Amino acid sequence: MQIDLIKGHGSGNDFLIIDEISHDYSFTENQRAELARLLCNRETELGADGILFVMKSDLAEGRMRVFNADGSEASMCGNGLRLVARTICEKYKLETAVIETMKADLKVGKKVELSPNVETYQVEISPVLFELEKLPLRINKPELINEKLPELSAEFLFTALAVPNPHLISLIESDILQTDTQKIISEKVNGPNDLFPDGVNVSFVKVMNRGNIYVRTFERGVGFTNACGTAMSASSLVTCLNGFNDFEKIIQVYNNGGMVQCVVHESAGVYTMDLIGNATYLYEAQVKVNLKNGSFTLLAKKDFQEQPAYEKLQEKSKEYLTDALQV
Ligand SMILES: N[C@H](CCC[C@H](N)C(=O)O)C(=O)O
Repeated sequence: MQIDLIKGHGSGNDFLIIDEISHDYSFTENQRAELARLLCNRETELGADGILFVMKSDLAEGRMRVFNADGSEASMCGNGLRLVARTICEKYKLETAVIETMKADLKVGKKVELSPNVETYQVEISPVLFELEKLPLRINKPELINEKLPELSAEFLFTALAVPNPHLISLIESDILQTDTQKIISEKVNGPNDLFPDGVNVSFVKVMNRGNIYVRTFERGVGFTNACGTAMSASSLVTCLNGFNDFEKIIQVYNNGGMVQCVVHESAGVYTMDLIGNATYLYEAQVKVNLKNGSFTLLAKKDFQEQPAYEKLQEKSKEYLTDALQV
């Protein structure tokens, strides 16, 4: 099968965008997973953290399905949703839209550029759920907010929440980031384990100062990524709950891919987040895929020339990070 795609990224979390609205592709469920495993493989000419399938919706201007690089489907993807928001807004010449996702129809919109010539979008992150069966996390408690998980660590406090994909978050000091603690814990809960039968995205968060945090995430179905949008949003909420940040105020969230902004809203005990960040296109490509023998040929590839502008934003973010984290 021949597939046209765009490779893009949100804060360095990169995806292959397959637009099923403009093309009459008809993928089976198995083919979607196989395409993710094949095309996201970083030993090929493509490679990515996942695939975003952009589809028609009966409920909204468009629909996003997200598949991790290991072929597993996730209910949500914050960085990916910004890329889908751009795809839909540009397709229908809209400033705002609603995108159907597995568990919610989410508001998206084009925003003032974070940095010159950096396409910037805002996406809604919702619902936010603390009930442990929503992750699921199999322990004998209804919630886990700033508590120990002795099976994972004798010292760290964790918060578990679904936004709605599952996240396990710990606020840590910088020196922990220099150790392989996060890797060990993440591989444990994303392999065969009794705590998280479906796996979980694991984030270590450093509060740099009020209004500025750093988040590093080991993503379920991928591994360490430059950034994870839902994780950065969930982490922002956790820092607000701990009094390190303010609800309704912009939080600068730094990560290994650059920086995004997050605003945490609370109304009558219900939380939602707005995630604002780049939606950068890297190149468009055409591939000829043979799923029977698990191979593909790159037929064409053309750069969008947007990355240099993004790298200026990334450079600014790195300066701040280096200073704040002493990394
Ligand atoms: N790995 C995640 C899906 C992608 C989320 C991430 N890339 C984001 O930007 O939110 C999961 O399995 O729940």
